[in-house]
Amino acid sequence: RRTDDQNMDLGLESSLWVGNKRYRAVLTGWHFKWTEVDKKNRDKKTVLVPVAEVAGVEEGRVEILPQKSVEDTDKDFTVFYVKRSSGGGSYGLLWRLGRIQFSCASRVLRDQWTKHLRAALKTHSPLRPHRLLVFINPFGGKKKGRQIYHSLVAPLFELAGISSHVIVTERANQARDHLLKKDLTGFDGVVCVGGDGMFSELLHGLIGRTQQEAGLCENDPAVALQPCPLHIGIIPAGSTDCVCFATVGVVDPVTSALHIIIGDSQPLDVCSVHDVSAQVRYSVSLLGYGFYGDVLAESEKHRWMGPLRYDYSGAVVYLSNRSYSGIVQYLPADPLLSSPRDKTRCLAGCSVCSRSTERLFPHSSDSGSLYSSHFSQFSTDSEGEWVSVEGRFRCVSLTCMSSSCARSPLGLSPSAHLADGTGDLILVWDTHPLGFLKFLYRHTSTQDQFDLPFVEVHRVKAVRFSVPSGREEQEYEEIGGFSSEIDEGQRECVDTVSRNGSQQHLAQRAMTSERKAATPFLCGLCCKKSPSVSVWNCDGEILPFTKIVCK
Ligand SMILES: Nc1ncnc2c1ncn2[C@@H]1O[C@H](COP(=O)(O)OP(=O)(O)OP(=O)(O)O)[C@@H](O)[C@H]1O
Ligand SMILES: CCCCCCCCCCCCC/C=C/[C@@H](O)[C@H](CO)NC(C)=O
Ligand SMILES: [Ca+2]
Repeated sequence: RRTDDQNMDLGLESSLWVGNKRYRAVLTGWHFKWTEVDKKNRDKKTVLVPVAEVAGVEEGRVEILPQKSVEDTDKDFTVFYVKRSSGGGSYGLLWRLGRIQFSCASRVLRDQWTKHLRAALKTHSPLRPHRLLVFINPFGGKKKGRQIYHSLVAPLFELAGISSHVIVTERANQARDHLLKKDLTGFDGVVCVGGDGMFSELLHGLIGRTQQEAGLCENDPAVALQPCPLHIGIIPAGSTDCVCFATVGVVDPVTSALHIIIGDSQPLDVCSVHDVSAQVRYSVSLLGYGFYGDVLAESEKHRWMGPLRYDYSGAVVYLSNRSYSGIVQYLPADPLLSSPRDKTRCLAGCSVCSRSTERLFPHSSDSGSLYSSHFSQFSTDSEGEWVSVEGRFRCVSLTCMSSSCARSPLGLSPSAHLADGTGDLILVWDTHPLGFLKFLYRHTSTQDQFDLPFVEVHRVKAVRFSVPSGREEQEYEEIGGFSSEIDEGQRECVDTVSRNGSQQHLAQRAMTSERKAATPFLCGLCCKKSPSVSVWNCDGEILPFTKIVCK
């Protein structure tokens, strides 16, 4: 890294005016600052902006939002920059476009300022994108994708000198197919304007394209995947926008556009989900069986409701009071590195993620071997012991990140890490309806949803799920009631663990006496027949199979 002193070639200092107030403005390469100077030459307030956070520099007195206007004066220039806002109860996370219009003593000085600022931007912000491929889903969320992009985002991209090729999708999977097949030369990144489903399309398209070009078969669980060269930007315009919320901290199109402009990036864990025969799927937020799968399946029938469909379907599915049999096997992550109950929060620059990256990718400069070293860990016997549990579950969820969103501000697993190579497996055993409601309700507050006797959370590197044999064929079964809250002592629990990833025996069932004793107060709903298998919710998409292997 070069220091400010070494960058004085990009530096500049002079008096500038804003209205009738005089400022001393200083550009030192890495920073641009301006200090108000009073009549006695005393310094007053200083504003300091890292050059990396300057969004654009324009000659004249320029406005961008809500509409572009230019007053072309030859001694003035306007600087646009990232301004952290305290609005929305998320101090520092909400970004706004700051703007300051300076007047210079002469046109020559004005030209010097614009030239130096632009040169500093080039030198100190090399990761900014110049050309982006933008996909807009016109039907995501409240169907405002087009409006959000054209009114809030496009003017910012234009200001930052980014040229965008915009595709408004006409069908599901168009964006994915485009990324898989079309020429992507010259693009520095791709952007989705939509929700988690659109992000998922881009993720599948880019991962698939990269493997195709490398001649690899991504559907083969044994294959070590190659990293993707392009980044994905998300302009939130969906219903849950969980990937945006969990990575940026807020769901706000302007904030996200500014992150894209300055070339910010955040690595993400991606979980591969293989069926025995079908195509691989990828998940970054929620891979959920049981409650979350049922909510998604129900909500697809009510898309017309927009984002409200999840609340409605959540209530319907909750009242249907279902639980499902399952066999879950998991490969625990190293408990010395982190834990899902350690109360940490993963933010940009997180030390757990940095240490994990260092450990997983020791030769990270060589990106070709980077993923090989990562994935090979799952095929070796030395990577620990698989644990297996079997029983009835309200839900089985695997989340690679916190999966926070507006409905659940701390998320499904508040201490999960964005890029540590692990996911959190949440097992919610069959329980009394009020117990399950308590679990769900705790997602909406700061109360610990894992501090319940029927809930387990494990930090894992891989998971296998299947339903006990015979269940796949059995379409309906009689609901035999439900267990009340159970604890370790109440479970018939035989835990045996064997090495080398082979099947262990662990029978873990809720006490049948408890199940019988529980009074089904939601009687009308409980007496209905219910399907014996649920579906998987993979980041908002339904998977067409129940037996999966995830890593
Ligand atoms: N033109 C289109 N017509 C129909 N479906 C589309 C179109 N473009 C994209 N899709 C599909 O719509 C699905 C949902 O879109 P999106 O994720 O943007 O919104 P959402 O479901 O409301 O939000 P969230 O995923 O955050 O809950 C995506 O899975 C995507 O494949
Ligand atoms: C009595 C109050 C009940 C409130 C229940 C709150 C539970 C909220 C948990 C939300 C988790 C969302 C995880 C995100 C999943 C996304 O991948 C997916 C696609 O957008 N969204 C959904 C809803 O499946
Ligand atoms: Ca993770």
